Amino acid sequence: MKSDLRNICRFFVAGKTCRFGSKCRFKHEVPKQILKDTSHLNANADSSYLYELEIRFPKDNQYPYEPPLVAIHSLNEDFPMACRLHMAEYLYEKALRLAQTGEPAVYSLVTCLEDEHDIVKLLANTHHRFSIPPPFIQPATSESKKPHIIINKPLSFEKPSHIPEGRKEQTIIAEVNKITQTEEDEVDDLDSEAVVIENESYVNMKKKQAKKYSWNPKSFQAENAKICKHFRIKKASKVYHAMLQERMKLPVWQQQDIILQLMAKYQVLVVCGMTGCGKTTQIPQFILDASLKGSSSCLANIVCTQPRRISAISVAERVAQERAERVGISVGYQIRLESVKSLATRLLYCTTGVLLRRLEGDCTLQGVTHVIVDEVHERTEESDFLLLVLKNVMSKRPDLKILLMSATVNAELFSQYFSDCPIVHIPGHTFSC
Ligand SMILES: Nc1ncnc2c1ncn2[C@@H]1O[C@H](COP(=O)(O)OP(=O)(O)OP(=O)(O)O)[C@@H](O)[C@H]1O
Repeated sequence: MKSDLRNICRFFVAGKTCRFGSKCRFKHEVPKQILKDTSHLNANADSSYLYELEIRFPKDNQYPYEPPLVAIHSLNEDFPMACRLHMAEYLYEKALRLAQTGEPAVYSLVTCLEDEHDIVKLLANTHHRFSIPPPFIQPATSESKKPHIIINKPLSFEKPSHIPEGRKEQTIIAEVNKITQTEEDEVDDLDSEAVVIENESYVNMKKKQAKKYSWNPKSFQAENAKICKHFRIKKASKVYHAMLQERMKLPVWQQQDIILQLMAKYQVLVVCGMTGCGKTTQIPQFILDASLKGSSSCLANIVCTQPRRISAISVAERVAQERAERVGISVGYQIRLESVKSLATRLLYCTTGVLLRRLEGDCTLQGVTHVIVDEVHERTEESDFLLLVLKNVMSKRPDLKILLMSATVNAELFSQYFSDCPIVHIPGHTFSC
């Protein structure tokens, strides 16, 4: 191919006049284009379809004022995932636009697929941004190429030496403004659920959402200083100490240092352990407490997703109790149509859906330092989608830490999805007879 190209006149190819004309010692012809490998565009030999379009209407979908869900699937293994993503993205964008005017989308989406020019362009692109692994904050060492599996020794119930004993109870009760399911919150939540009204433009709706999640670093910092002060007071209380003794008996307690060290080093971490080992209640507190030891400007702001509304509420209540305070102060929860949180909330348990809705208006999760996805092994459509979105957020927010908590199944699968990030295994209790 190289020698062919060398014999062809480059002035002629560039469309310019060659001053040698017919006497030119190079050929005056357009070279044949190097054909791209488009084998993946061919349908299966058994004449089944190359791909299928699936349009779903989730429960409560306000079609035609809300777009349906769009998916492209194929039984053809040579049909790249990236092409399916490109097509689904393209069609969903169309559906979103049609929903703004309340136009039924199904027929139009099928028509879009018949537009050979656009579709062939999408199919020819075999790379998608979600197929590129996100960068880590620190370059991975040769050791971290394979999943980092840390298997720890069985637990012994020795009392850690760093817990101060015999400290006097202090009875200063700090009052932090608590906002419990205010009317404003209800209206806000209803807003984000609402159908797009014809005279409300999509741009305005996006602006409104962005305003709702706008983050004010100054008031955030001022609140941080208060939170640190209140925590010092709470830490000295008898109730806090009694709860701490219980917390220290949980298997996860022994892994506290390892988890914190790995979190500092890597952007994503998978923690897996048996049910009841203390993942949900303790790990977010490890992160929060570690940050409370430092400067108030570096206080953690954690969002921990739960697959169910009931678990978001009960875990938040339990954790608040362990911290000897009411729910809605430093620990809060948010589920659809109900939120118990305040300006002082730095550990928010919420449903996966609430975080996904927030990401619609706040795509970089401003002010959030850690996202913890709990019970990730349950593999719901929402939690899988959240991982995909988080992977995208990670590249825009390299300082955002992501922690996936899972039962022992599938831990490696999640590690692989996040470029072989480390896995911490929490051993269960050992019982001697
Ligand atoms: N609402 C609650 N009330 C009382 N105790 C609780 C509550 N939630 C958790 N606990 C206690 O905390 C311990 C740890 O629970 P946690 O939910 O953190 O474990 P886990 O490893 O996340 O388990 P799972 O995967 O089932 O959520 C439990 O064994 C239980 O003793």
